[in-house]
Amino acid sequence: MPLPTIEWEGNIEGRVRLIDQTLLPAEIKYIYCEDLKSIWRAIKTLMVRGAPAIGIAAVTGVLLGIKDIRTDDTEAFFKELKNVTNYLGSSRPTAVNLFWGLSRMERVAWENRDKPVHTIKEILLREAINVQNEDKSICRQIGENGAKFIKDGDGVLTHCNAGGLATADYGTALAVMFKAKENGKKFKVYADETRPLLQGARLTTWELMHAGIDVTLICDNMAAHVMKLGKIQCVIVGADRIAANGDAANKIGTYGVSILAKEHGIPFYVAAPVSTFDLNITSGDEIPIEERSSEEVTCGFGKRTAPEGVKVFNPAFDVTPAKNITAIITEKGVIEKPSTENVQKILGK
Ligand SMILES: CSC[C@H]1O[C@H](OP(=O)(O)O)[C@H](O)[C@@H]1O
Repeated sequence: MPLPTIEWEGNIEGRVRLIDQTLLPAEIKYIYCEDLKSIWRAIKTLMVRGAPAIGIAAVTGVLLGIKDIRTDDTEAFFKELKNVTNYLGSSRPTAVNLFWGLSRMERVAWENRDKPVHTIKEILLREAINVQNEDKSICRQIGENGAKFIKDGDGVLTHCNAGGLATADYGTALAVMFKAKENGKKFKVYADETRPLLQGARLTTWELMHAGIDVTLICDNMAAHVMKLGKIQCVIVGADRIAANGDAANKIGTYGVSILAKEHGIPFYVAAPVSTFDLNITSGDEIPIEERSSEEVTCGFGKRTAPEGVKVFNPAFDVTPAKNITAIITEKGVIEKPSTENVQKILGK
């Protein structure tokens, strides 16, 4: 049974329990966030990370924020709620699931604005738990819909971590692999280490080894050679925000992998829930790309690997154009040859 990545614990006065992913793979440690600042920091520092998991951090973060709203005045409550969602929304800009979760809580609260504040709080508690539970079934459905793309004997390359640690518990890209294994498929996974924060080396290999799936760690700059050696038959990655035309933002380096896959005639799949689509933007050009600290590159995990004061550019994501994506695997179905029209065909249902 996969470990729960992040979940609400208790009643409306409860707290968030989450695995501190910055300590993996050396240590599995659950930490508790009991106030807004601590969940904001957990998102910012990638203690909790991955678009769907950030969506759960958003909805449970709202619960932490409203715990301290001690008014029975509805107008004052909604003013405070807006402050809570604005604050949580300032943690990281790219994964749309953060904003999707915050909007969902605001919508549900507003739909119940005629009720007493204490009732609205209870309704929001149930909504946050719904989001957690929905994610578990959505990820399993993604696995069901995507498992057919992994054939017996395949080499599968993945980038970053789109596993259970990036969701409530089961993953998106890795859900496809978990399901293919469950269906008896024999395949090998090649995991890019994924600099600078090494989600692939630290998290993906850890998850796949625990699941008994054959995984080989490679440096990011080895992907082309591994493909040229004929070891890869498909690429499966996650996503953080997908535009209406199918352009997909994912961890930095994904765009390059898509170009390599195209060059070698290898199918490139994105696995993501519908909540990762941002239909308010027409193309990937509009996706905000998070830039992170230079220390992540020059002092990764405490070891200085570049001169003090060197200039650093550290974008945490890039955008893969829809034309490089063979299909997007969602819980509602598979979007072959992603385009505005084909996205709408699946999401419009
Ligand atoms: C299933 S979404 C996982 C997605 O999120 C990761 O980014 P980060 O580790 O910075 O949160 C990466 O882009 C993964 O593909």
